[in-house]
Amino acid sequence: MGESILFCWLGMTDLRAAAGEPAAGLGPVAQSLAARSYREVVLLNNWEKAKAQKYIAWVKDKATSPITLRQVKLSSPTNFGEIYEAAAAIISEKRQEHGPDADLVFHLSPGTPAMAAVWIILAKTRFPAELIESSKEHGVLTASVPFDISADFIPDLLSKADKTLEHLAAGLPAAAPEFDDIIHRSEEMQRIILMARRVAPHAIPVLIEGESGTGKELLAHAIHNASPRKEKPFVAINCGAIPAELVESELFGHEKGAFTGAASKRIGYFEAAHQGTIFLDEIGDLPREMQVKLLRVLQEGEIQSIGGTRPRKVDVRVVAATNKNSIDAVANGTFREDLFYRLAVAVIRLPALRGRKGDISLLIDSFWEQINKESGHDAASKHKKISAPAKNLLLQHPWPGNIRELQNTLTRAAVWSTGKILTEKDVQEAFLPVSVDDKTNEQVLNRPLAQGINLPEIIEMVAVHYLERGLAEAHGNKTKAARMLGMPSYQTLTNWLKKYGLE
Ligand SMILES: Nc1ncnc2c1ncn2[C@@H]1O[C@H](COP(=O)(O)OP(=O)(O)OP(=O)(O)O)[C@@H](O)[C@H]1O
Repeated sequence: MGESILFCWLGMTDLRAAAGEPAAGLGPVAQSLAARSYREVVLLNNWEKAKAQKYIAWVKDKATSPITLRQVKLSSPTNFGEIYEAAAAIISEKRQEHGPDADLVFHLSPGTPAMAAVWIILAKTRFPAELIESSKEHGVLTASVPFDISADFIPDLLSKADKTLEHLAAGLPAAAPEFDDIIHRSEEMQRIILMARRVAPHAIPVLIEGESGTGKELLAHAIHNASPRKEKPFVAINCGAIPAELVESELFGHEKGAFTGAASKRIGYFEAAHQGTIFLDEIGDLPREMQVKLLRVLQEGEIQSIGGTRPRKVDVRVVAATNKNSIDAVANGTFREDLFYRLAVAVIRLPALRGRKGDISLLIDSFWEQINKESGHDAASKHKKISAPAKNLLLQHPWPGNIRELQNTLTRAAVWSTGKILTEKDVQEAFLPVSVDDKTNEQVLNRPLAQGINLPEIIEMVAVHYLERGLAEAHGNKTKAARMLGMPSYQTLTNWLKKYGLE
């Protein structure tokens, strides 16, 4: 008897072979059983049970290996989520039964292409296995699949050893607990955290660029915690949220009676952050005259409060952040070039969540675990799981609001869902309706006509936006994307893509 365990789906050609159709030959399953013997053959079946039993009766005398039939209920034989869940559960069970060292073999030929794709994913990630394929012409062969699969599917532990090596190679200590709160797995984020760890101990200014909700403040805080200033204050200010007339007094303080309403002396944020770190979020929104004053602080290490007679020395490390491209702001004159170069001694660009391969999955799991932990006392919500289709929906979402939006969506879903499992529908309901915010509304519908508008340009903007989203959400499947976008066929979609230069 062979040593390995073979897993395969029962396919249409196998049933036709059992029905005696000459064109089907033996069918892929029987062909592989005739070629080799296995410790066990696990046959996954999504057909009616009677059909499968008839097949077993037929194949029994062609095989020397014991066959176990596993009935699986799929809503469709192409539903990746369900196929993945069913196959992974059965493999885990069999590994427990035979021990973790049992050799696994997955048969790619029987069943739908989705089933074959899932075998490849499983073999390349959670359950390393030999992949085989069979054909009438070439018999049974080991399939060579020479690529690795995106980190999205790779379990947490897989890259741990590499990380330790990377840290050693970079001359860094193996652990950096200050950065532990930054949940990540993607290579982009690993690189960014290495950069942040390198700049953290030095008092140099750091400029963090990234869309809203990408974790700029979290990173700034970690840089502070990993610096020698960690015992001193970390003061975070959103420059865009302070009314222009108050910025100076908020940042640098004022003396008693310096202006109407200044009933008492007030120290500014810079003084409050003395010997620590100040985080200036939305730095691009700082009024021009304040930019000059900030430049002076950076050059001379001194602040002058409103109404104060003498400048005061402050020792503050500045970490600034912007969600706009600061080079553009410098080029169009809204941001002083000299200040930019003072702030941008080290520049860290945080990618949008949709560009971080692997992070979304990890963030979902981690936020979900946190939400479950905090969700009161009833055991049902503490152990609530996310179904595979619900997780897929979350993974496909474009997350325009980045990590903050992901966090909020999961919290809403947890509050509204009533069952033991978070379903696709729960997630759908937790997505906020795509709101056309006032700014977008203004850009699209309420542009002033007095100076003239460019209607084709506006239509192009809307078309490109939805075409890109449609394709992304349909994973490049044009028929599906066309349906989502209300087009009669994929050819129509192709014409639109060509028209807007997206083909
Ligand atoms: N990698 C991450 N791991 C865990 N939580 C994260 C991560 N990145 C961001 N968060 C969380 O997401 C939320 C938004 O992050 P943060 O406030 O740092 O973003 P930001 O880029 O500064 O946003 P804004 O520009 O709107 O101020 C916070 O609750 C933060 O704790």
